[in-house]
Amino acid sequence: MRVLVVTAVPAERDAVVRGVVSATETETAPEAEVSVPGGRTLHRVVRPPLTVDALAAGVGPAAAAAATATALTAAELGQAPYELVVSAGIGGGFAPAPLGSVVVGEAIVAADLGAETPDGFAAVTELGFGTVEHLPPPALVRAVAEATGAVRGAVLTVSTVTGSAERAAELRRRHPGAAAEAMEGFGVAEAAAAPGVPVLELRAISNAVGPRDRAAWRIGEALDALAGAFRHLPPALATWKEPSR
Ligand SMILES: O=C(O)c1cccc(C(=O)CC[C@H]2O[C@@H](n3cnc4c(=O)[nH]cnc43)[C@H](O)[C@@H]2O)c1
Repeated sequence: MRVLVVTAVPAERDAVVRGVVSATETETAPEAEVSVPGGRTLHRVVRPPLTVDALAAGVGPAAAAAATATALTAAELGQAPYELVVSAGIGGGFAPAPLGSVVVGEAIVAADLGAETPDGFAAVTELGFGTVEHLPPPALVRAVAEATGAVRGAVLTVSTVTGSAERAAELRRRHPGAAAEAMEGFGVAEAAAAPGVPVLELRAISNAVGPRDRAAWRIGEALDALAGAFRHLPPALATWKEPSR
């Protein structure tokens, strides 16, 4: 089973690779760096029956979508298509997701794709067009939550990191099931939806969504939690089979 894991930055990609490698019985797994069109390099870990390709796409939904679409297309043209795409990295947590916990997305939501109106924010779908949500396979979300101990909830994709209690409250009011906020998931999901590849989002919580407090961010601990999640992920992925469409 070929899995593409898309992160924003190399530190997150390396945490994913660390986790998958540590999941092998022998603590070693063949690794390779593979060039993909567009000048990026993905890091490949062969851990039978999985081959995991980890790609650092850049920060934000546009960079994530562009790099994911490029990698998916290159794999398809190379007759080695991916069977799952995972958006992974650190993220902000909404209560009850504490720092260092992991969230698996029951829904991947574009939380600021729309328009400001006199009655408040209107999502593009309320304006009559577009998509604002992608749903990962429920059975896979359950299996991943069980295997990793992840909290299940919606993961919101934003283009601007929330920096106030008011904004956090507004997002929570519009998305009561939100567990985490990040900046790439919806871009990855849009790119995966085009060829019909299932998508998943996993976020390790580095900070609380709310007032900006850089000193409170716990990026190192979140990266360790991300590696831990990918240590326990392979058995859940190996036993999951996408229902025939
Ligand atoms: O200036 C700041 O307050 C600050 C300090 C550290 C990191 C940032 C980022 O903008 C990181 C964005 C990057 O990390 C993901 N991420 C992590 N936490 C959040 C969040 O609360 N809301 C949105 N994105 C978050 C995100 O996916 C990006 O890749 C800023």
